Amino acid sequence: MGKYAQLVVGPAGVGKSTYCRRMFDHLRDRKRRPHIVNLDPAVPGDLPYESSIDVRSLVTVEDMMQEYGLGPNGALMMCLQYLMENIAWFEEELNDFPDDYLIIDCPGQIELFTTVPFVKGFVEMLVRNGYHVCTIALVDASYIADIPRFLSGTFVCLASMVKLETAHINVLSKCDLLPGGTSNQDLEKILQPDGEYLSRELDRGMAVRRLSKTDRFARLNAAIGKIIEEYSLVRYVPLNFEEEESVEDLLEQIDMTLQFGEDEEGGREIPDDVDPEEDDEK
Ligand SMILES: Nc1nc2c(ncn2[C@@H]2O[C@H](COP(=O)(O)OP(=O)(O)OP(=O)(O)O)[C@@H](O)[C@H]2O)c(=O)[nH]1
Ligand SMILES: [Mg+2]
Repeated sequence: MGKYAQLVVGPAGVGKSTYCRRMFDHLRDRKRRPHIVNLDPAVPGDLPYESSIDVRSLVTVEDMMQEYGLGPNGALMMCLQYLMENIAWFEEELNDFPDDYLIIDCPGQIELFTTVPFVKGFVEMLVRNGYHVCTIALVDASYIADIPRFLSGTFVCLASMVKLETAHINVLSKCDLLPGGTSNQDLEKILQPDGEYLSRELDRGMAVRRLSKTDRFARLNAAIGKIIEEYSLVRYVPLNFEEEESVEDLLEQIDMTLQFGEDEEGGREIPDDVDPEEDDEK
């Protein structure tokens, strides 16, 4: 049987938890058996979805802050280290879902991919347990009005691509909030980043310095644009939850990336006469 996991990452507030909930509903509608995993020990109160595994049952940021007198960021790192030391707990929880589809809601801190090897270790555990893993890296569509901000989101995607080495899809989230006047041409420059456009916008953001072509910042901006474009490092799939077709297009790409259904005959969708709710209770 195939096991599949979407690992949902991205900066704070980009829409990760909303994505998990909406993708869960969409997969359910497609008669699949998704489960949401909350991997963020810092969430206060209720989650915006029903989780099948919640890391807060093992440890919370509040516990660590109280026990070690740490601030919230240090406590988060400590929690994740604790989870890795007790990964058997997670593997045991996974046993309840032997052949299902996980949607994993990650914390938003970039340090998870850069300074601590937590997410990488977590992905290795999933692979060891037979999961096909696809990282879904979200960048907020509102960033495109501010190119330096968009590029910082792009570099977060790049960091997770390089560090995690899983199959990977970058998603431009919250496209329903794009201003009405956004043309396809404007959007295209972002979805398949146009290096010249990016470096020009970076120069413009620094106009106060009156950049000449030889200025070292102008050369740096040109180099950044060129690297992103020439190496085709980062491309985005637009996502608008208000449009069914947009969610379906993304799911198709995820299915292809995860090679969904190729491990067993006929894929893994639930037959029409089975109610997924009832089926889960068995
Ligand atoms: N219009 C619109 N709003 C969205 C969408 N996705 C998320 N939001 C809103 O953006 C805010 C943040 O969304 P979350 O899903 O909590 O973001 P997150 O990445 O999980 O945030 P953290 O867990 O704090 O890092 C909430 O107010 C959501 O309602 C979307 O597709 N469209
Ligand atoms: Mg969240």
